[in-house]
Amino acid sequence: MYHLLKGLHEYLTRKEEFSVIILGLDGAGKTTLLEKIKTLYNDVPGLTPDKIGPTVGQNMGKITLPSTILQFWDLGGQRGIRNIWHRYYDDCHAVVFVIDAEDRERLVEGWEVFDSVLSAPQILGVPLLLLANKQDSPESLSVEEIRTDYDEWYRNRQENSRRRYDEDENSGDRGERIASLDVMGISALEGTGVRAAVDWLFIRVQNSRRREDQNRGS
Ligand SMILES: Nc1nc2c(ncn2[C@@H]2O[C@H](COP(=O)(O)OP(=O)(O)OP(=O)(O)O)[C@@H](O)[C@H]2O)c(=O)[nH]1
Ligand SMILES: [Mg+2]
Repeated sequence: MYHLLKGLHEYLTRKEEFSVIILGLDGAGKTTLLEKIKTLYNDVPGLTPDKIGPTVGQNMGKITLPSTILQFWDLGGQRGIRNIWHRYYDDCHAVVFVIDAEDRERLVEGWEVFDSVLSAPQILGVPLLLLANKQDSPESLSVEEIRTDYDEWYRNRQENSRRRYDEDENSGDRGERIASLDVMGISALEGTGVRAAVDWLFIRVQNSRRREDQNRGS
């Protein structure tokens, strides 16, 4: 009887675990975001910004939500470290891409890297959220401006590839994904918009195609 009740209790209180990877150029604010998420959701606060240096490798943080655990992997964004990102693609349930909305000079570089993430076949069916960070700064582009800047960059890129008679690789899933891309504004430093982003992830991982695939396989 004890085992039966214990089993029932475990079943009723079990939490499903999902992995979220946080990507973006160096300096975009990924670690600041992870630490702010920890501070907002955990009893033990995350690091304060003055304790955060460039990430060489990865940082991990977990938060507990109703019947769900979100495990965040914050990966280093420096050029030489980006080539490890793909190792996390197969097992993630959502991708967050952080853009520094204040750093106009690196937007194109950001879009190029974003585009390579977007087109990685392992994560085509995985929810992807674009975060325009540093909204606390008056210099920052707004969410609308970031969206427009990306759309313009993307149109130019398509135009150039058509001119070079490249194949149109942007059809199907990828085109759909761009059309339905969600962009949200945050300040990882101040925490503005961070809960809304976590809510988005919480809802989207439940419906993720990868989760359905896993459940079918198990
Ligand atoms: N104004 C402002 N600055 C921010 C914000 N988020 C991060 N920063 C600053 O941006 C700089 C880089 O932040 P990090 O969190 O280390 O950036 P990262 O994306 O983790 O960088 P890598 O680890 O090198 O990939 C730091 O000086 C942060 O304090 C924000 O929301 N607003
Ligand atoms: Mg970092």
